[in-house]
Amino acid sequence: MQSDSCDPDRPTHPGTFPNCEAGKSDLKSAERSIVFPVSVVLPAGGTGERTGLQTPKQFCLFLGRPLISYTIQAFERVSWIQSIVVVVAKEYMDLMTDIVQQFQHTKVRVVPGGSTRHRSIYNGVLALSEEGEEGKPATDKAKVVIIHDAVRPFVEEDFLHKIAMAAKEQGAAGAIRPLVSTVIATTSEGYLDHSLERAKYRASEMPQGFTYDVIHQAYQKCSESDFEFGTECLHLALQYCGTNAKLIQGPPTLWKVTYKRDLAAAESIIKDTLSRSACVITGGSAQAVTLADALQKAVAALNVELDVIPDLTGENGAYLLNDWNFIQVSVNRSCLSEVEALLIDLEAAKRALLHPLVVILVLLSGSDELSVSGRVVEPEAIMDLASAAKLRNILLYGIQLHQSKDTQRWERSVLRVAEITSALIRERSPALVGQLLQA
Ligand SMILES: Nc1ccn([C@@H]2O[C@H](COP(=O)(O)OP(=O)(O)OP(=O)(O)O)[C@@H](O)[C@H]2O)c(=O)n1
Ligand SMILES: O=P(O)(O)OC[C@@H](O)[C@@H](O)[C@@H](O)CO
Repeated sequence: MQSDSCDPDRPTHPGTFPNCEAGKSDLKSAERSIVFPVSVVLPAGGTGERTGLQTPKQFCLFLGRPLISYTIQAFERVSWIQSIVVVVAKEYMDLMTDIVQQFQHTKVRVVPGGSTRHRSIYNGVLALSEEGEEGKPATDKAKVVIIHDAVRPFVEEDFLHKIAMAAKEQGAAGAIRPLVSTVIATTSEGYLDHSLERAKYRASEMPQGFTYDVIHQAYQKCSESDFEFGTECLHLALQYCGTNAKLIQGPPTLWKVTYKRDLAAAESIIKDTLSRSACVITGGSAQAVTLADALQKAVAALNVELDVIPDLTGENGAYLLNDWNFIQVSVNRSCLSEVEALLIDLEAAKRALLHPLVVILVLLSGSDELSVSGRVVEPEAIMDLASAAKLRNILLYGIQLHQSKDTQRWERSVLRVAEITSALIRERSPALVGQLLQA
């Protein structure tokens, strides 16, 4: 696993942007240069047969949230995208509406799909037409339409910007990736007819972008056979509008969830991107700072970024707003008041709306005799607090350790805390919620 989050091939979580200077995009210039209305059509009307599951893959849950909500979030966070049309099968319209409401998606409209992907996309494009966006002044009508399979959740703003700009200039633009396997043609008897020179071909991916007029006209002119058997919007633009799409190589993160294994891969990527950062709240205690410093060294090898803060006042309040997890260190105190205050702040910031948030209470007893009694706080109290927090999608775990005077023992304890916290943050296991683990 690459450890460098600056690695362009390392997928980012939908809705966040790589936090690395080297690869950091100049978002300001991106926002500045998009001066035309851009809308999105997310075809999500399929049944996902190739996963072998009853539930269409776009509605499969990842950390309690449907895959399509991650894709919508990836587009919603892009300020220059004005509207998103999600196209779902008629029987899933109510479910999709519920998802939009539950996860407070704002720019989304839901329309019924068709029997094929092209028919669904066309329904989405029509929903953007003048009659579809009633009440909007002509200048607000989409000038560029981005089409993106709803089951490709890992799409980044920078690449969307490239596709939108190229579509505005060329009329059409599409993402491509190098072929991994060679393409061959077979005879009707199932033998090799010929193979294509792989270097001359690319895989067509998503997102794709079109000026509204091009994609609308292409679908108005295309044939029933295109609607029934076609798989490529870029082809329709060329065939029916004479518009030759600009092809732009995209990152590997543009892959489409197609088979069951892809669901496992998507879940792993989502968990990985939600588990990269935590902040340790020390309450200003010197012992807690000692533990936090030791933790920072220990978790670095586990690919977790750890910030250490005394509390969440002033500028530190910003930690409540992003994808941070929390380690609250409580020293020699049996009260849970600090973590209760943290839970209230997190609920007020609606931080756990889109994915479960991890809060780990580390109970540090400063003396061996205290640990002999074995209890800094009643485990039942933590379980009660954790049960209430879980209802708000916040996963509260407890770890107890004491600051042994024996250096080796202390170092072993710190390493165990680092390993436990990394595992809890990454796996977010409901089974361990409210448990008081021993380090
Ligand atoms: N009638 C259809 C068929 C597909 N799609 C959407 O087009 C995207 C890419 O299609 P694909 O991966 O083939 O999805 P499914 O058709 O659901 O998959 P399968 O072929 O395995 O059934 C998906 O978001 C899918 O929901 C759609 O909107 N309407
Ligand atoms: O729906 P399917 O799984 O057949 O494939 C969809 C892909 O063909 C399509 O998303 C890209 O090739 C770009 O057109």
